[in-house]
Amino acid sequence: MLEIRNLTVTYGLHKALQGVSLTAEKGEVVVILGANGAGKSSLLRAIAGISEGDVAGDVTLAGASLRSLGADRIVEQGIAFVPEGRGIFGDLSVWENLMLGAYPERARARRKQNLERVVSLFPKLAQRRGQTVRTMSGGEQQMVAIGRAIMSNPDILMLDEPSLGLSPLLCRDLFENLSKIRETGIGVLLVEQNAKQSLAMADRGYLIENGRITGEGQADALLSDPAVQKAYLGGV
Ligand SMILES: Nc1ncnc2c1ncn2[C@@H]1O[C@H](COP(=O)(O)OP(=O)(O)OP(=O)(O)O)[C@@H](O)[C@H]1O
Repeated sequence: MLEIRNLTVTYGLHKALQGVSLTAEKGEVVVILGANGAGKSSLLRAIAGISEGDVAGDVTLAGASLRSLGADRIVEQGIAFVPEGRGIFGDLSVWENLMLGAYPERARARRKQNLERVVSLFPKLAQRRGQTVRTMSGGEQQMVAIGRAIMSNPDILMLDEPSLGLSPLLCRDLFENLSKIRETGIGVLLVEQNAKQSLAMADRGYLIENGRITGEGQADALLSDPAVQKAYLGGV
């Protein structure tokens, strides 16, 4: 289990996150909802070890602290991160991107199994294996980014607004795929502005406002909560 306790991220005098606590388990999808600037990216970047701010609090995975580790060591412990903008190598081919994903020590012995997992999720990537990623559509690039993250053999896969810029149809595919990833035993922790579709497939959710957790619960309970509907689902 990934456990965040009392996490605070400060940029100069600005507290972007204040005392945030949450958990995510293998095999579940957890969505963090919040408006622009609520602190969602700051949270994921702090967990991934790439925060530009000062970070305080505890981050543990299966009881082992990740807090003082660098980004590479955090990947080795089993956390993969797909940042906003996807973090892929546009000048390299699909296959080269996937193989780079398998570089961590923990992933090397399982390269074949993880490649099978990626290809069964995204058959298109096998057909396009030699294509330069930069020449692909946004939805296809998103597949490469998620595929590359899966190649690192993660226990927890974190995604920062993966639906950003995708058409409604591609959003639907994306959330279906995240649901399938959960079935392979990986825990998925994502931040989203697309509350309706993400809650519809998630197991649990957290609400974040001005750097603080203001609500949490089972995804179906959040979906039917009038306050959540008003703030995040365009209801009254
Ligand atoms: N590197 C940084 N330096 C200074 N301030 C930052 C930095 N990154 C984020 N912030 C500030 O911290 C706050 C939270 O930003 P963050 O990007 O975490 O929010 P967010 O919920 O991910 O928003 P968005 O959906 O717009 O990405 C904002 O006020 C933002 O301006």
